[in-house]
Amino acid sequence: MSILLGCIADDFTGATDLASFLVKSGMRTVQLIGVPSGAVDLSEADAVVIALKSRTLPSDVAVAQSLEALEWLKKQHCEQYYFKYCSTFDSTENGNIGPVTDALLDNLNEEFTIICPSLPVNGRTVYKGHLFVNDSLLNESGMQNHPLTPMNDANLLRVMSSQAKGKTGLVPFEIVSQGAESIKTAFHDLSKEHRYAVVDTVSNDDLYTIGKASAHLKLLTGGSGLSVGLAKNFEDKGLFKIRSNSAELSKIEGDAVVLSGSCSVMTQKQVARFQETFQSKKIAPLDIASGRSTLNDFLIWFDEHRHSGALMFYATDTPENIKQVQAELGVAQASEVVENFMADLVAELDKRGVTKFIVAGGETSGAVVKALKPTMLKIGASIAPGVPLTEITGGSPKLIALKSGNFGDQDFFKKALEMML
Ligand SMILES: Nc1ncnc2c1ncn2[C@@H]1O[C@H](COP(=O)(O)OP(=O)(O)OP(=O)(O)O)[C@@H](O)[C@H]1O
Ligand SMILES: O=C(O)[C@@H](O)C(=O)CO
Repeated sequence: MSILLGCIADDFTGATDLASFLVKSGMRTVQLIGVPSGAVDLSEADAVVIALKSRTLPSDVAVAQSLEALEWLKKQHCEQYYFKYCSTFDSTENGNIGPVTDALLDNLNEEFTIICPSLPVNGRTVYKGHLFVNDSLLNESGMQNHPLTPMNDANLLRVMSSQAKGKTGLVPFEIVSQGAESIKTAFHDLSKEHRYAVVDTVSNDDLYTIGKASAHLKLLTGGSGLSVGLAKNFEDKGLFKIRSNSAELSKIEGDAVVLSGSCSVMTQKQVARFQETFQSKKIAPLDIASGRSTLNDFLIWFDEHRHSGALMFYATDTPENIKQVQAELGVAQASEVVENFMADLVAELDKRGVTKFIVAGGETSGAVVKALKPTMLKIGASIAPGVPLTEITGGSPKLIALKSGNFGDQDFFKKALEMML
């Protein structure tokens, strides 16, 4: 039997976010780290999510990786395909969401898709084509200060038009509120002259209505939110292989660490809250780049403190400090220094028997996952909306939580630790 939904996610936290919502919706979901080289048992899976780390890559590289993932998914005969990007539409100045969407459409011989980043449960909504984060427009939400993908325009029609080759239209809230048939008609009308439709979405219910209206589209694009509507379509048709809501994860002994490379507004609060109770060590990019601070210093600190409880390593900093670091090292180099250091540190912590990793930030998660080299993640219970507890299976088992920058509340790290006990 074929796979119902074949997904390509442009970063690792985004992939677990999507997998978490699919699993919660009752779909057995396999999350793969990159395109697998060997055989994968999908006999019980309804959905597959391939996690890429393509969000900040140049368009041609992101397109090539996404097409490779699509080709693999096509071999599994998926009913629908999903391109998952960030609910805050994170893209660089030469954003690749448009080019990747175009390439996926072309490859599938399709001419129309929708743009639906909304995730109302986490405060992301779209109204009149403008993306909001809670009560603020995207470009006033803190996302304008993102180290790699600063978002300076909340108008998704304009952002998409600047990236993609076709025309972008809008299905406004007035139509969305009329129900699935009206939305479907709007898609049909728009598709005569447009290649993509941004769809206003202000509530969780809208995701189901939009999902229903999109059941006939081969390719969908968006955040994790829309997936609940797509899952419902399959469930209503009785297509799930085995209904289940989350996998039981193993109980695993061993130390826990928090690794935070996200500089989002929420992560800054989470880091500060964690520091009230637990010990932490800062990763200062300029000190690492100059050699003033070495991996060995961090390992000595870890060995000295590991018996005091969970520990945190963080590069998280304020927008002002990050700008200063980027001015000295360059934007790409600053991130590379932090990410490479995190990866090296994690590889050593793994050797020292750390078995529980709580990671904040999509790019940072990519670096950590690269060091731990899993091929597949088992998706467990949700710690916060869009952040499941996961287990790296095969080899020596580990628990890992990959948190998107702005997800979770202030106590997220503590909650994740408690769920790992
Ligand atoms: N002090 C710092 N100076 C410069 N760059 C930093 C610093 N701390 C972290 N970074 C870099 O900022 C980037 C943060 O991106 P990351 O994707 O990890 O977080 P995020 O964007 O908040 O999360 P998400 O993508 O899940 O929303 C990383 O590349 C990280 O290496
Ligand atoms: O959609 C989101 O906000 C997240 O899954 C994400 O992609 C953050 O990197």
